[in-house]
Amino acid sequence: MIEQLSVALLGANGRMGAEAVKAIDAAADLTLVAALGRNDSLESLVSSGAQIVVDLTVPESTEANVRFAVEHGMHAVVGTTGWDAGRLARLEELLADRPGVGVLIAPNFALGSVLASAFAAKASKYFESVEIIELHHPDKVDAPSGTAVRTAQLISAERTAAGVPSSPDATTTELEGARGSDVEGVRVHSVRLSGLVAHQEVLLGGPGEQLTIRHDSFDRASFMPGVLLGIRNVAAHPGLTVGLDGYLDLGL
Ligand SMILES: NC(=O)C1=CN([C@@H]2O[C@H](COP(=O)(O)OP(=O)(O)OC[C@H]3O[C@@H](n4cnc5c(N)ncnc54)[C@H](O)[C@@H]3O)[C@@H](O)[C@H]2O)C=CC1
Ligand SMILES: O=C(O)C1=N[C@H](C(=O)O)C[C@H](O)C1
Repeated sequence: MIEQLSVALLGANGRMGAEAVKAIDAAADLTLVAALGRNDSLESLVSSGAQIVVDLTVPESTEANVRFAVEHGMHAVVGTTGWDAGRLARLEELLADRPGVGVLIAPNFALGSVLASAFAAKASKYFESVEIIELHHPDKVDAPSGTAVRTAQLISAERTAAGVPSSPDATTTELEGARGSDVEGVRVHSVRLSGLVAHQEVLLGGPGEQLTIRHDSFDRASFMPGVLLGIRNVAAHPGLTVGLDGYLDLGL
């Protein structure tokens, strides 16, 4: 008899949610006890007996959803974007009162993407210049992507710790937006194009050379091994974990 984990899914009718329903249903150790859409009450999570709540909703809903889960002693695995520093700080404060509860905020569940961001961060201190191009489907509501923000933060931390100066840039006149957005000192450019799913390039430049670290999600199936890994591990990681790399042994 395989021990079962009871899982509730928020955003079950969305692009990611529909894929996650299939992945959870196909997992022998997971039971989907609730699948909620936009107009469903969070109260039904309590009666469902869910141990773990997976949030794949929209940036404006995710904080309240996760708060509800934590306040009711449920672990949360969160793929939704929009977790800025203020939201993370409020969540950490809440978790301090719930010592056994774990929350994973995963900007990207694709293992290749997590690796690409980690490799890019490690490489970034060896290059003068670094910029990020993220490319997504045109139905995406937020820009830049959560993955690009996270990658820029990892890069910025590595470069700051190594004392690497800002990327050189002589721009003095600029049509607004032409140089992308500045995320912790790293320029991020967002492309929205029909036919795409989720893609990112980190461009690293030095005298006479360029290294490009690119990851492509061609299908949302790419995110599912990471979603399942998050569900299976979140209870063993109490407190807040940002990034699926927190559950992996990247050895970097
Ligand atoms: N971490 C990762 O690997 C990935 C993260 N994402 C992120 O996940 C989120 C969802 O992406 P998509 O599925 O493409 O969006 P989507 O718009 O297709 O789906 C979101 C769904 O959530 C529903 N919803 C909104 N508020 C809700 C609430 N309070 N309770 C329950 N359902 C609610 C909407 O009605 C919609 O059906 C976005 O923030 C996206 O950036 C997307 C792909 C991968
Ligand atoms: O909206 C999407 O599609 C995606 N959102 C996440 C992000 O903003 O990084 C993850 C992935 O890029 C797909």
